[in-house]
Amino acid sequence: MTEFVGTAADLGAEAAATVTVRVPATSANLGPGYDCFGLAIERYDEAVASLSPSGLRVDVEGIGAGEVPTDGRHLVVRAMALAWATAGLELPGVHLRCRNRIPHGGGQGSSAAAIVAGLLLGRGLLPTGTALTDDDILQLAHRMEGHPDNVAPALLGGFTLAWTRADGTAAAVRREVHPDVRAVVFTASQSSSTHHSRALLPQQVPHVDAAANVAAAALMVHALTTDPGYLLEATGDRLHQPYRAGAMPESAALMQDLRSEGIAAVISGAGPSVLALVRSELDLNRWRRPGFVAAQVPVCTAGATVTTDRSARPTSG
Ligand SMILES: Nc1ncnc2c1ncn2[C@@H]1O[C@H](COP(=O)(O)OP(=O)(O)OP(=O)(O)O)[C@@H](O)[C@H]1O
Ligand SMILES: N[C@@H](CCO)C(=O)O
Repeated sequence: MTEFVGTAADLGAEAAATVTVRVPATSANLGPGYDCFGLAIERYDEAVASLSPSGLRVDVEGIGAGEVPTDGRHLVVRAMALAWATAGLELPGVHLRCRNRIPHGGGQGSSAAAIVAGLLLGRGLLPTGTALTDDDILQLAHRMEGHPDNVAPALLGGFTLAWTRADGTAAAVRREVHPDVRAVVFTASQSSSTHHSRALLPQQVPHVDAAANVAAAALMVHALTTDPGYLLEATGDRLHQPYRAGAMPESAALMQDLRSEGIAAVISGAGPSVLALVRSELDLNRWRRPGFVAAQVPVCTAGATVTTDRSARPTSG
Protein backbone atom coordinates (compact mmCIF):
# COMPACT_ATOMS: atom_id res chain seq x y z
CA MET A 1 0.00 0.00 0.00
CA THR A 2 1.38 3.40 -0.95
CA GLU A 3 0.96 6.53 1.12
CA PHE A 4 0.06 9.78 -0.63
CA VAL A 5 2.90 10.40 -3.12
CA GLY A 6 2.13 11.62 -6.63
CA THR A 7 4.20 12.24 -9.73
CA ALA A 8 3.45 15.90 -9.19
CA ALA A 9 5.78 15.87 -6.19
CA ASP A 10 8.65 18.30 -5.63
CA LEU A 11 7.52 20.86 -8.14
CA GLY A 12 6.26 23.40 -5.66
CA ALA A 13 9.55 25.00 -4.74
CA GLU A 14 10.56 26.20 -8.21
CA ALA A 15 9.03 29.23 -9.84
CA ALA A 16 8.43 28.56 -13.54
CA ALA A 17 7.62 30.46 -16.67
CA THR A 18 5.14 27.95 -18.09
CA VAL A 19 3.56 24.97 -16.37
CA THR A 20 1.58 22.23 -18.11
CA VAL A 21 -0.60 19.75 -16.27
CA ARG A 22 -2.40 16.64 -17.41
CA VAL A 23 -5.07 15.32 -15.07
CA PRO A 24 -7.03 12.09 -15.53
CA ALA A 25 -10.75 11.50 -15.43
CA THR A 26 -11.87 9.53 -12.40
CA SER A 27 -14.77 7.26 -11.59
CA ALA A 28 -15.84 7.53 -7.97
CA ASN A 29 -17.78 5.17 -5.69
CA LEU A 30 -17.24 2.00 -7.83
CA GLY A 31 -20.53 0.71 -6.43
CA PRO A 32 -20.26 0.29 -2.64
CA GLY A 33 -17.47 2.80 -1.88
CA TYR A 34 -19.56 5.97 -1.72
CA ASP A 35 -17.30 9.00 -1.14
CA CYS A 36 -14.34 6.62 -0.68
CA PHE A 37 -13.34 4.59 -3.77
CA GLY A 38 -12.00 6.14 -6.94
CA LEU A 39 -10.35 4.93 -10.12
CA ALA A 40 -8.24 7.04 -12.51
CA ILE A 41 -8.67 6.33 -16.21
CA GLU A 42 -6.73 7.38 -19.30
CA ARG A 43 -8.91 10.27 -20.39
CA TYR A 44 -7.25 13.58 -19.69
CA ASP A 45 -7.79 17.30 -19.38
CA GLU A 46 -4.67 19.34 -20.13
CA ALA A 47 -3.97 22.90 -19.05
CA VAL A 48 -1.05 25.26 -19.61
CA ALA A 49 -0.51 28.42 -17.58
CA SER A 50 1.95 31.25 -17.48
CA LEU A 51 2.06 34.41 -15.39
CA SER A 52 1.86 38.00 -16.55
CA PRO A 53 2.03 41.23 -14.54
CA SER A 54 -1.75 41.67 -14.66
CA GLY A 55 -4.94 40.60 -16.40
CA LEU A 56 -6.55 37.22 -16.96
CA ARG A 57 -6.93 35.39 -20.24
CA VAL A 58 -8.59 31.96 -20.38
CA ASP A 59 -8.76 29.96 -23.63
CA VAL A 60 -10.85 26.78 -23.58
CA GLU A 61 -10.78 24.09 -26.26
CA GLY A 62 -12.94 20.95 -26.31
CA ILE A 63 -15.50 20.17 -23.61
CA GLY A 64 -16.92 23.29 -21.99
CA ALA A 65 -15.70 25.73 -24.66
CA GLY A 66 -18.22 28.56 -24.88
CA GLU A 67 -19.98 27.29 -21.74
CA VAL A 68 -17.68 27.69 -18.75
CA PRO A 69 -16.90 31.23 -17.58
CA THR A 70 -13.57 32.59 -18.78
CA ASP A 71 -13.10 35.08 -15.95
CA GLY A 72 -12.11 34.65 -12.32
CA ARG A 73 -15.03 32.24 -11.79
CA HIS A 74 -13.35 29.59 -13.97
CA LEU A 75 -12.79 26.56 -11.73
CA VAL A 76 -9.12 26.13 -12.73
CA VAL A 77 -8.44 29.84 -12.08
CA ARG A 78 -10.20 29.65 -8.70
CA ALA A 79 -7.99 26.71 -7.71
CA MET A 80 -4.84 28.54 -8.88
CA ALA A 81 -5.85 31.55 -6.79
CA LEU A 82 -6.46 29.32 -3.76
CA ALA A 83 -2.98 27.78 -4.10
CA TRP A 84 -1.45 31.26 -4.11
CA ALA A 85 -3.64 32.52 -1.26
CA THR A 86 -2.60 29.50 0.81
CA ALA A 87 1.01 30.53 0.22
CA GLY A 88 0.07 34.05 1.38
CA LEU A 89 0.21 35.59 -2.09
CA GLU A 90 -2.21 37.14 -4.53
CA LEU A 91 -2.30 35.49 -7.95
CA PRO A 92 -0.90 37.95 -10.52
CA GLY A 93 -2.00 38.05 -14.16
CA VAL A 94 -2.44 34.66 -15.82
CA HIS A 95 -2.75 33.22 -19.29
CA LEU A 96 -4.48 29.84 -19.04
CA ARG A 97 -5.14 27.45 -21.90
CA CYS A 98 -7.38 24.42 -21.28
CA ARG A 99 -7.90 21.45 -23.55
CA ASN A 100 -10.73 19.42 -22.04
CA ARG A 101 -11.78 15.86 -22.82
CA ILE A 102 -13.60 14.93 -19.61
CA PRO A 103 -17.36 15.45 -19.90
CA HIS A 104 -18.84 17.97 -17.48
CA GLY A 105 -21.46 16.64 -15.09
CA GLY A 106 -20.99 13.13 -16.47
CA GLY A 107 -19.75 11.27 -13.41
CA GLN A 108 -16.16 11.19 -14.63
CA GLY A 109 -14.63 13.64 -12.19
CA SER A 110 -14.44 16.77 -14.37
CA SER A 111 -14.68 19.18 -11.45
CA ALA A 112 -12.02 17.28 -9.50
CA ALA A 113 -9.73 17.31 -12.56
CA ALA A 114 -10.21 21.07 -12.97
CA ILE A 115 -9.51 21.68 -9.27
CA VAL A 116 -6.41 19.47 -9.25
CA ALA A 117 -5.21 21.12 -12.48
CA GLY A 118 -5.57 24.59 -11.00
CA LEU A 119 -3.88 23.72 -7.71
CA LEU A 120 -0.92 22.06 -9.47
CA LEU A 121 -0.59 24.93 -11.95
CA GLY A 122 -0.76 27.42 -9.09
CA ARG A 123 1.87 25.52 -7.13
CA GLY A 124 4.15 25.18 -10.13
CA LEU A 125 4.03 28.95 -10.75
CA LEU A 126 4.68 30.01 -7.16
CA PRO A 127 7.89 31.93 -6.50
CA THR A 128 10.80 29.88 -5.21
CA GLY A 129 10.56 29.33 -1.47
CA THR A 130 6.77 29.28 -1.27
CA ALA A 131 6.19 25.57 -1.79
CA LEU A 132 2.98 23.75 -1.00
CA THR A 133 3.30 20.08 -0.03
CA ASP A 134 1.45 17.22 -1.71
CA ASP A 135 -0.70 16.97 1.38
CA ASP A 136 -1.55 20.68 1.13
CA ILE A 137 -2.74 20.02 -2.43
CA LEU A 138 -4.92 17.11 -1.32
CA GLN A 139 -6.45 19.16 1.51
CA LEU A 140 -7.17 22.16 -0.73
CA ALA A 141 -8.66 19.93 -3.45
CA HIS A 142 -10.84 18.17 -0.88
CA ARG A 143 -12.00 21.49 0.50
CA MET A 144 -12.99 22.79 -2.95
CA GLU A 145 -14.62 19.54 -4.15
CA GLY A 146 -16.35 18.68 -0.86
CA HIS A 147 -15.52 14.97 -0.94
CA PRO A 148 -12.20 13.20 -1.53
CA ASP A 149 -13.04 10.26 -3.81
CA ASN A 150 -12.34 11.96 -7.16
CA VAL A 151 -9.48 14.26 -6.19
CA ALA A 152 -7.46 11.39 -4.66
CA PRO A 153 -7.19 9.26 -7.85
CA ALA A 154 -6.85 12.40 -9.98
CA LEU A 155 -3.69 13.16 -7.99
CA LEU A 156 -2.39 9.65 -7.35
CA GLY A 157 -3.67 7.53 -10.22
CA GLY A 158 -4.80 3.91 -9.91
CA PHE A 159 -7.40 2.75 -7.40
CA THR A 160 -7.64 4.93 -4.33
CA LEU A 161 -9.35 4.73 -0.98
CA ALA A 162 -9.95 8.17 0.42
CA TRP A 163 -11.69 9.33 3.56
CA THR A 164 -12.55 12.42 5.56
CA ARG A 165 -11.19 12.41 9.09
CA ALA A 166 -13.18 13.60 12.11
CA ASP A 167 -11.34 16.95 11.95
CA GLY A 168 -12.46 17.43 8.33
CA THR A 169 -9.08 16.73 6.72
CA ALA A 170 -8.74 14.20 3.91
CA ALA A 171 -6.48 11.19 3.60
CA ALA A 172 -5.90 8.70 0.80
CA VAL A 173 -4.06 5.50 -0.02
CA ARG A 174 -3.44 4.04 -3.44
CA ARG A 175 -3.63 0.40 -4.51
CA GLU A 176 -2.58 -1.23 -7.77
CA VAL A 177 -5.42 -2.54 -9.89
CA HIS A 178 -5.17 -6.22 -10.86
CA PRO A 179 -3.63 -6.35 -14.36
CA ASP A 180 -6.55 -8.38 -15.77
CA VAL A 181 -9.10 -5.64 -15.01
CA ARG A 182 -10.18 -3.33 -17.83
CA ALA A 183 -12.54 -0.39 -17.56
CA VAL A 184 -15.33 0.24 -20.05
CA VAL A 185 -16.92 3.67 -19.77
CA PHE A 186 -20.41 4.31 -21.13
CA THR A 187 -20.36 8.08 -21.43
CA ALA A 188 -23.86 9.53 -21.22
CA SER A 189 -24.88 12.32 -23.56
CA GLN A 190 -26.97 13.74 -20.70
CA SER A 191 -25.33 15.43 -17.75
CA SER A 192 -26.33 15.82 -14.14
CA SER A 193 -24.85 18.04 -11.48
CA THR A 194 -23.22 16.21 -8.60
CA HIS A 195 -24.72 18.74 -6.22
CA HIS A 196 -28.20 17.79 -7.43
CA SER A 197 -27.45 14.03 -7.30
CA ARG A 198 -26.22 14.31 -3.72
CA ALA A 199 -29.43 16.01 -2.69
CA LEU A 200 -31.34 12.85 -3.74
CA LEU A 201 -29.76 10.78 -0.98
CA PRO A 202 -31.61 10.17 2.32
CA GLN A 203 -30.27 11.34 5.67
CA GLN A 204 -30.55 7.80 7.05
CA VAL A 205 -30.40 4.30 5.57
CA PRO A 206 -31.49 0.92 6.97
CA HIS A 207 -28.79 -0.80 9.03
CA VAL A 208 -29.04 -3.89 6.85
CA ASP A 209 -28.17 -1.80 3.78
CA ALA A 210 -25.19 -0.22 5.52
CA ALA A 211 -23.99 -3.68 6.54
CA ALA A 212 -24.31 -4.96 2.98
CA ASN A 213 -22.24 -2.05 1.69
CA VAL A 214 -19.55 -2.59 4.31
CA ALA A 215 -19.19 -6.21 3.18
CA ALA A 216 -19.22 -5.32 -0.52
CA ALA A 217 -16.69 -2.52 -0.08
CA ALA A 218 -14.31 -4.77 1.85
CA LEU A 219 -14.68 -7.44 -0.84
CA MET A 220 -14.13 -4.80 -3.54
CA VAL A 221 -10.62 -4.02 -2.31
CA HIS A 222 -9.83 -7.73 -2.65
CA ALA A 223 -11.61 -8.08 -6.01
CA LEU A 224 -10.04 -5.07 -7.70
CA THR A 225 -6.51 -5.75 -6.51
CA THR A 226 -6.25 -9.50 -6.08
CA ASP A 227 -9.15 -11.60 -7.38
CA PRO A 228 -11.33 -9.95 -10.05
CA GLY A 229 -13.57 -13.04 -10.03
CA TYR A 230 -15.43 -11.34 -7.16
CA LEU A 231 -16.06 -8.06 -9.01
CA LEU A 232 -19.75 -8.65 -9.71
CA GLU A 233 -20.60 -9.41 -6.08
CA ALA A 234 -18.27 -6.70 -4.81
CA THR A 235 -19.88 -3.91 -6.85
CA GLY A 236 -23.33 -4.22 -5.31
CA ASP A 237 -24.53 -0.98 -3.72
CA ARG A 238 -27.48 0.01 -1.56
CA LEU A 239 -26.39 3.45 -0.35
CA HIS A 240 -26.62 5.73 -3.35
CA GLN A 241 -27.46 4.07 -6.69
CA PRO A 242 -31.04 3.03 -5.74
CA TYR A 243 -31.86 6.59 -4.64
CA ARG A 244 -30.50 8.13 -7.83
CA ALA A 245 -31.97 5.62 -10.29
CA GLY A 246 -35.18 7.59 -10.79
CA ALA A 247 -33.19 10.63 -11.91
CA MET A 248 -31.17 8.63 -14.45
CA PRO A 249 -33.41 5.73 -15.55
CA GLU A 250 -31.46 4.95 -18.75
CA SER A 251 -28.23 4.64 -16.78
CA ALA A 252 -29.87 2.47 -14.13
CA ALA A 253 -31.36 0.20 -16.84
CA LEU A 254 -28.03 -0.14 -18.67
CA MET A 255 -26.28 -0.97 -15.40
CA GLN A 256 -28.89 -3.59 -14.53
CA ASP A 257 -28.75 -5.17 -18.00
CA LEU A 258 -24.97 -5.46 -17.80
CA ARG A 259 -25.14 -6.90 -14.28
CA SER A 260 -27.79 -9.43 -15.25
CA GLU A 261 -25.27 -10.81 -17.76
CA GLY A 262 -22.60 -11.13 -15.10
CA ILE A 263 -20.76 -7.89 -15.91
CA ALA A 264 -19.68 -5.78 -12.93
CA ALA A 265 -21.32 -2.47 -13.82
CA VAL A 266 -21.89 0.56 -11.61
CA ILE A 267 -23.01 4.16 -11.94
CA SER A 268 -19.82 6.17 -12.45
CA GLY A 269 -19.52 8.78 -9.70
CA ALA A 270 -22.77 10.64 -9.33
CA GLY A 271 -23.76 9.55 -12.86
CA PRO A 272 -25.14 9.44 -15.40
CA SER A 273 -22.19 7.63 -17.04
CA VAL A 274 -21.89 3.90 -16.37
CA LEU A 275 -18.64 2.06 -15.64
CA ALA A 276 -18.09 -1.65 -16.27
CA LEU A 277 -15.10 -3.50 -14.84
CA VAL A 278 -14.35 -6.51 -17.02
CA ARG A 279 -11.70 -9.16 -17.42
CA SER A 280 -12.13 -9.89 -21.10
CA GLU A 281 -13.01 -7.72 -24.06
CA LEU A 282 -16.60 -6.48 -23.99
CA ASP A 283 -18.46 -6.54 -27.33
CA LEU A 284 -19.15 -2.81 -27.51
CA ASN A 285 -21.38 -3.19 -30.58
CA ARG A 286 -23.66 -5.47 -28.63
CA TRP A 287 -23.92 -2.92 -25.81
CA ARG A 288 -24.70 0.07 -28.01
CA ARG A 289 -27.42 2.13 -26.38
CA PRO A 290 -28.99 5.42 -27.47
CA GLY A 291 -27.60 8.21 -25.34
CA PHE A 292 -24.33 6.45 -24.49
CA VAL A 293 -20.93 6.18 -26.16
CA ALA A 294 -18.98 3.15 -24.94
CA ALA A 295 -15.20 2.94 -24.91
CA GLN A 296 -12.64 0.72 -23.30
CA VAL A 297 -10.37 3.07 -21.34
CA PRO A 298 -7.18 1.82 -19.63
CA VAL A 299 -6.63 2.49 -15.96
CA CYS A 300 -4.35 5.52 -15.47
CA THR A 301 -1.56 4.49 -13.13
CA ALA A 302 0.43 7.74 -13.02
CA GLY A 303 -2.18 10.25 -11.86
CA ALA A 304 -1.71 13.95 -12.53
CA THR A 305 1.54 14.96 -14.20
CA VAL A 306 3.21 18.35 -14.23
CA THR A 307 5.73 19.63 -16.80
CA THR A 308 7.65 22.79 -16.15
CA ASP A 309 9.27 24.88 -18.88
CA ARG A 310 11.69 27.41 -17.50
CA SER A 311 13.19 28.30 -20.88
CA ALA A 312 10.51 30.91 -21.44
CA ARG A 313 11.20 32.47 -18.05
CA PRO A 314 11.22 36.26 -18.29
CA THR A 315 14.68 37.77 -17.77
CA SER A 316 15.05 40.60 -15.31
CA GLY A 317 16.41 44.05 -16.18
N1 LIG B 1 -12.31 21.84 -17.00
C1 LIG B 1 -13.22 22.62 -16.39
N2 LIG B 1 -13.14 23.96 -16.48
C2 LIG B 1 -14.04 24.75 -15.87
N3 LIG B 1 -15.08 24.29 -15.15
C3 LIG B 1 -15.21 22.97 -15.03
C4 LIG B 1 -14.29 22.07 -15.64
N4 LIG B 1 -14.68 20.81 -15.34
C5 LIG B 1 -15.79 20.92 -14.60
N5 LIG B 1 -16.11 22.20 -14.40
C6 LIG B 1 -17.27 22.70 -13.64
O1 LIG B 1 -17.75 21.64 -12.83
C7 LIG B 1 -19.10 21.28 -13.23
C8 LIG B 1 -19.29 19.78 -13.18
O2 LIG B 1 -19.03 19.34 -11.88
P1 LIG B 1 -19.86 18.17 -11.20
O3 LIG B 1 -19.20 17.90 -9.90
O4 LIG B 1 -21.31 18.51 -11.19
O5 LIG B 1 -19.71 16.93 -12.19
P2 LIG B 1 -18.48 15.98 -12.52
O6 LIG B 1 -17.29 16.40 -11.68
O7 LIG B 1 -18.28 15.99 -13.98
O8 LIG B 1 -19.03 14.56 -12.12
P3 LIG B 1 -18.73 13.62 -10.82
O9 LIG B 1 -18.42 14.54 -9.68
O10 LIG B 1 -19.98 12.84 -10.60
O11 LIG B 1 -17.60 12.75 -11.20
C9 LIG B 1 -19.22 21.83 -14.64
O12 LIG B 1 -20.58 22.11 -14.93
C10 LIG B 1 -18.39 23.09 -14.58
O13 LIG B 1 -19.09 24.14 -13.96
N1 LIG C 1 -19.10 10.28 -4.13
C1 LIG C 1 -19.57 11.33 -4.97
C2 LIG C 1 -18.88 11.24 -6.29
C3 LIG C 1 -19.33 12.30 -7.25
O1 LIG C 1 -18.25 12.98 -7.72
C4 LIG C 1 -21.08 11.18 -5.16
O2 LIG C 1 -21.50 10.08 -5.50
O3 LIG C 1 -21.80 12.15 -4.96
